[in-house]
Amino acid sequence: MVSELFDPERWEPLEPNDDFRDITYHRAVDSGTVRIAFDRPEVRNAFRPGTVDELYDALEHAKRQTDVGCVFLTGNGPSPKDGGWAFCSGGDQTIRGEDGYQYDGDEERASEQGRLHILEVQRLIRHIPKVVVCVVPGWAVGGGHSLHVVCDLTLASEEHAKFLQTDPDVASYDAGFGSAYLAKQIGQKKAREVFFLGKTYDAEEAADMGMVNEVVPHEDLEETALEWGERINSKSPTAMRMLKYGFNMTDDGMIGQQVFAGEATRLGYMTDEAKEGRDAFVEGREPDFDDFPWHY
Ligand SMILES: CC(C)(COP(=O)(O)OP(=O)(O)OC[C@H]1O[C@@H](n2cnc3c(N)ncnc32)[C@H](O)[C@@H]1OP(=O)(O)O)[C@@H](O)C(=O)NCCC(=O)NCCSC(=O)CCC(=O)c1ccccc1C(=O)O
Repeated sequence: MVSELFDPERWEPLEPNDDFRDITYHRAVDSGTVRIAFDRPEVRNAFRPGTVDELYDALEHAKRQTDVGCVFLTGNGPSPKDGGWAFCSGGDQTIRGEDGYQYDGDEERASEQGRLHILEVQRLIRHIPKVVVCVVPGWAVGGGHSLHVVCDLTLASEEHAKFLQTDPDVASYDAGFGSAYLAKQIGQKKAREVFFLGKTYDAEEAADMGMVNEVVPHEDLEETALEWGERINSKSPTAMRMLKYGFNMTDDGMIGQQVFAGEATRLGYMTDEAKEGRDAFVEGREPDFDDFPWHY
């Protein structure tokens, strides 16, 4: 069983699945949606460096699927030890070293330096030209909370989703998207409360704060997520991509502008005007742009 909420009839495993130890990766059989799930429920889906590598690989694979418009990020469960549910409880504190999180149980990589590359995953979620939905079946804590913040949308289990920032309890600090971008979502005072007081919020409270889009009964969580996926996939891929990058741009500085501008260039390349520029160069002649209007 992948997860108690996972309907095997609705999903098929994707090829890189075979190499994954800490996550599962599936594609919906009837829509352009993929499901990436933390699969360490016995430790509330805490991530270790290998988990982060796998997450990055799955997201990178998803990015290249041109018939996929929606990515779910979720956590499998419940825990076989105590029945607890989690999306993700952040970095695995048992393997945290002085310079980051250490590879464990992997002889080949044991000598590598500690890693903090969950931030690379955050950037990939931010820039992937698809809608990323965080599907929260339980705890979203520490770096797991930050991941939900950076996703485009969050859907939460009414009974089990809980949101908590423990970063300062374990002397960690996501001073980027996890905190500063959270403040853009829920306001400065509330974001500071999340980090400085470290209270636990249930799904309804998180929705009232503006960091969760919708709360649904636990048993309906993945079915509702699939409905969202279908809705998202029915829309114009270009419009959705440009909107995501437009939403990002004001907060992402020159990188945000670069990503948006790259897509504008792609649209430009698709015009006859751009083809004339290219063809003139290839044919060794002056370009003739006379027939192309100066639009206003
Ligand atoms: C998540 C809890 C609130 C759940 O509480 P509860 O339901 O009572 O369950 P427990 O009995 O506590 O836990 C069950 C079981 O899981 C183990 N476990 C839970 N979380 C972790 C974890 N993070 N690491 C390792 N193990 C974990 C727990 O020990 C139990 O094991 P048993 O053997 O059964 O006893 C609660 O568990 C909790 O508070 N967990 C810790 C949350 C936490 O502090 N996470 C780390 C925050 S720091 C972080 O995530 C850094 C991330 C990062 O890489 C980063 C770096 C640089 C910039 C930004 C970031 C970023 O934040 O992204």
